[in-house]
Amino acid sequence: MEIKSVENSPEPQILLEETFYVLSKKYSTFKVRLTRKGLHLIKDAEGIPKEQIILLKDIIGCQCLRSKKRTTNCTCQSLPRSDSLQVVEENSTDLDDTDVSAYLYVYAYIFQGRKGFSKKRERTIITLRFRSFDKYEDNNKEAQRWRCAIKKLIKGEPLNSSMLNDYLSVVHHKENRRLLILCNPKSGAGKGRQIFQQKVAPILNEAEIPYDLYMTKNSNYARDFVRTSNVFQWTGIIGVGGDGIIFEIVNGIFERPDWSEVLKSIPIGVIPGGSGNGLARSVAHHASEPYFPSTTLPSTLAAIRGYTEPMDIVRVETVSNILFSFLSVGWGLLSDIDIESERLRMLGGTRFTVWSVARLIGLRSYKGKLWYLPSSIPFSNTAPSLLNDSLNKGSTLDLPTEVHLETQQGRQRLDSWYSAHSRRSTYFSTGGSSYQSTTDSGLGDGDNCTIRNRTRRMFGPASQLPSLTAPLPVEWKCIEGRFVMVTIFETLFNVLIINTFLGACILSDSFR
Ligand SMILES: Nc1ncnc2c1ncn2[C@@H]1O[C@H](COP(=O)(O)OP(=O)(O)OP(=O)(O)O)[C@@H](O)[C@H]1O
Repeated sequence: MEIKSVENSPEPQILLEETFYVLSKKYSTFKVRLTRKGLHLIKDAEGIPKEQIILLKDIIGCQCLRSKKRTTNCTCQSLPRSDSLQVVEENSTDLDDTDVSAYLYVYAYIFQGRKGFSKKRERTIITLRFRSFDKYEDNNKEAQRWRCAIKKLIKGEPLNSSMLNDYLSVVHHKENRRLLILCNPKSGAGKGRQIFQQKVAPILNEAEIPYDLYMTKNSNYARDFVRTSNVFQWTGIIGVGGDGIIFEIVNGIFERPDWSEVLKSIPIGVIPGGSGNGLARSVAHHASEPYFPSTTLPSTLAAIRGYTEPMDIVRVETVSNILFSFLSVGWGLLSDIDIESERLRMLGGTRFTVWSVARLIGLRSYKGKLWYLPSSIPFSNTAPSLLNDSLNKGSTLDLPTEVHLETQQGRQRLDSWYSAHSRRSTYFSTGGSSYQSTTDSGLGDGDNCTIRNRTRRMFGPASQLPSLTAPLPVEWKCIEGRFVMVTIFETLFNVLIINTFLGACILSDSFR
């Protein structure tokens, strides 16, 4: 285990301090200190103290546990060896009555990797055994003081010595967060459920964050769930799946009259389980967290820590729909690849590569008109003057960040709009967490047809745009021709992740 050494850094205020013995080496001692910076491990190596620190920002949680009854009859070992130590929860029937110690397990995800090599986070557990008293209750009280202090520091809550000396507040310290998890079992290659079970739930348990888990049953399940539920009972909504599940959550929020309150008070998170995972990658990039090799780790840690950042969302209006989009809006080649490669879903992300090759071989172009307002012209200047009628047919847009595309010929294009997602696109239990079991339907074919077919009423910020058929101001430019694709990128925290979407460009016959 490599832990960042801070031998020469100035000492922050000590909140708690205790001396521990190393289980395997009886006479080797560690002084452990808790400060606002983290957990300091000070080893007394032949009179020369050597300090290492586990930074608070890398610690996700801690648990108080008891040792488990050993199955062997061997009584020769008075102390459990660290590698044989097995622990259980305090109320387990399997606990070892003869061991009055309380064990504090501190879970951290620390950056590892040598200089010059790509960094990755690795799980590190620090076990502190409290055994100064003869009774378990007294040892547990000590362990709980540390647990409570670490948890309060992680959450940035106020902490003072009277709080840590108040037995009841320490022992009954409870997590006040509760997450709503909406998991798409059909996302990507159909591994959403496994991803949650194997990679996300264990970390939520380590952090002791309760959650309510719902498996989506069909397309639009997450959207309708968010639209109709009392979402204020949760402190965050996490989508496990691809960009499609987040698209549903976002648009479900905009179907609520109280959308503004929801957006203000409930952050949305994404844990990648889909094919493209554009948003999860973008967020990891923005937070300088390594996305590979453990793709779910940065998002799970972010969900646990509850760090939030604002994200741009674009309102898109078509002839028959209003929707809210993030990352990008596209038309043509990329949309075709995204939608048509659904039949290769079992390949995961590779479906995009395979279908890209197929689509490039049989390259299509679509006749269309694209109006845009050059960025050099301020939006407000464009309102009064109107251009001649010949350019006005079909679309009207006032914001430079939005375009309206109108196809004149070819196949029906409405279903080619996409918004950074494919449009068809034994749980570990934390105390108090719940899991709603559901039956899965085939991808995209939900039993929710009535909801799918009804007109959705969208709320959200009022549009500053005139109706789609109203005339455009003269400053707006028009490109008319055959288009291979049009992709409009929306900035995410001012970061564009170009490789996710193969590049931001407009290709048309007239440019080639
Ligand atoms: N149980 C389900 N059965 C069928 N379809 C579902 C189910 N749950 C959700 N869906 C639909 O699956 C679509 C695709 O899901 P999602 O975006 O999570 O995965 P993906 O398409 O593999 O990933 P990405 O969008 O990142 O490429 C969603 O738009 C949603 O409507």
